[in-house]
Amino acid sequence: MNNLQKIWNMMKGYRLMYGVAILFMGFGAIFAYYSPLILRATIDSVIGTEAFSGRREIIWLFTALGGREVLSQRLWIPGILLVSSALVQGIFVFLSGYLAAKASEGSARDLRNRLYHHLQYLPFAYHARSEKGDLLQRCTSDVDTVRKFLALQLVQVGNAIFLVTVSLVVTFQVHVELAWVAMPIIPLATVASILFFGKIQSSFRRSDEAEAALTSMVQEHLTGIRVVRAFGREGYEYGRFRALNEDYRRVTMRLIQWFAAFWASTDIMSLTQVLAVICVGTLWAVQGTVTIGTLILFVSSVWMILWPVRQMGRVLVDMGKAFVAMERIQEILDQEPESMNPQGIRQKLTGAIEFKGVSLEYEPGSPVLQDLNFTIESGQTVGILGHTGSGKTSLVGLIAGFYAPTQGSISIDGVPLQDFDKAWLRRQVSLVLQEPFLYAKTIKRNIGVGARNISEVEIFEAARDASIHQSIVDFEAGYDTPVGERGVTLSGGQKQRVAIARALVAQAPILIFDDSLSALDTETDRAVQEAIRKRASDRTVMLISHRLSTLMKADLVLVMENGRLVEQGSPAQLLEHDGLFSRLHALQNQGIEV
Ligand SMILES: Nc1ncnc2c1ncn2[C@@H]1O[C@H](COP(=O)(O)OP(=O)(O)OP(=O)(O)O)[C@@H](O)[C@H]1O
Repeated sequence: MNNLQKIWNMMKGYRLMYGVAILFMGFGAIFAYYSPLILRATIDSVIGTEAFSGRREIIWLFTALGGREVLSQRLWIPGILLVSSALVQGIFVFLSGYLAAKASEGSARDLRNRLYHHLQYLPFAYHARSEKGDLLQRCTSDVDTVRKFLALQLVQVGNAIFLVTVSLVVTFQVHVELAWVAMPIIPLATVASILFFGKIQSSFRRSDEAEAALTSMVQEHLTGIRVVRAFGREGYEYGRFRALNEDYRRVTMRLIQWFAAFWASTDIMSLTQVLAVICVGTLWAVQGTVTIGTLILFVSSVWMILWPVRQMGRVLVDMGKAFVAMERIQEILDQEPESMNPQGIRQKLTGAIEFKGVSLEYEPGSPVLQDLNFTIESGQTVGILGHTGSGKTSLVGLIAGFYAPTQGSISIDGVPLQDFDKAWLRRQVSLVLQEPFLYAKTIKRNIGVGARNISEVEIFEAARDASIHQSIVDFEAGYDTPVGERGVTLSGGQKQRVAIARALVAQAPILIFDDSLSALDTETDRAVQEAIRKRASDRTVMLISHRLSTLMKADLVLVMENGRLVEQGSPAQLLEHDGLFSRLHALQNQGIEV
């Protein structure tokens, strides 16, 4: 699909409106020419003594209005004609601009909707490897570049084509020789524009990439500001920013230099053209082969086409920018969305999970999980223990269907995971992430976000079970307190407890806590676990944890090492072996925190 086709697709639903906008631009161009034609007829044939000549409609109009005898006595009539043609031209230009803006705004809104919808359904793997700042730029400023091109520039192409066509028709009809003198600017400026456009395309892309790199860096820096400050990395980060900023300046400066050269050279070209018409036209006027009215018509004509033809360069440059932006947008739209299997199974689950020979590779050839085999019965509490990077998060991510295993099979209640309706499956798994994410909404809405038709009482109870109720009611606005940038700043442990309450409220048969209790102090941890056990007695609970007290209460403990399941069994069984679990037990019994 070429770029114009992509833009054409984007304009679905607005093409007719846009076509009418270009048509009105054409009418505007035609009426733009009536003013110099009326002026020429007035100077040569009303004030002067030449016979009416040139466009038939002008001859007809002047004759119908009484011809030379009448009009020379009433010069205000050609005056009104002049003003009227300028007025009609203005109305067409206004309508054209209005319709083009309406069509482009509508197309841009639809494109943004489509992009956002598409992004929501792209696989986790895509989101994990893409830079957020870059995605943000594609969804906002790239869409805006295309919008501006449609609203302001593309209609200019129509304007230039209509103006040049009308000017060729009119000038060649009025004076062929002078028309040959006046017109070289059209091919010259067009060729200069095309060469320039070809040259500038790659510079625009580099400038966009440099801007995206800068945005990504600022976003990353602001997100991780605590780490930056804690490790005294301000100087290093500032250095990185300066380097990227300098790169952006350098690339943009090169672009500006190209622009300056283009405008300057086409300026010289244009003025030379006007000078040629004035010199040759004046000479021929002195010799009597060109009338004063014709000379005025030609000079106005050159001025009239100069601007749109020179603008062609700008239009083509903006077209280059819009094409680059459209390509970057299309790169997102071309990504295959995750298959959600909406026709898949939606059965009530009890939470029995089975892994058979499961392996996972994020990057081909680098296994993160290898040959995992285990069975979890419904209602069991499962502890997962393992060194950092051993694959615990990856394992629970597989259960929520974030990634598909590279080998082996996973089933819940005997149904292979891939046979479920994926959206439905995810609602059966409540996951509390290691780093909980809260929306910039009220605490109440944050807790109720995963549940449908939830009552306030249920939200309060879940918050009580997550040991956060008291802290919430202590806030001035209680549960209606907004969190995030414009609300209160919650501590890490408070955030986690809100996320735990959210998971508890969701009533899913499988509850997964990815190291999310470890930020709580031992006492709160114990209280929360007690509440979970009480609430979730019939649910399967998976707890990634390094706390022995948590693991000791599990029915089953899975011990991971380098992506492999090296031990599994009840805590009592594991204590009989000399493995990671019993070593942890020994260390924590000696009071050493691991
Ligand atoms: N989206 C991803 N793409 C590529 N590699 C990944 C991705 N997520 C995790 N990994 C890699 O997979 C390995 C296992 O990571 P995982 O987060 O599952 O371990 P973990 O045991 O949960 O670690 P931790 O206890 O530190 O949270 C790591 O080497 C990590 O770099």
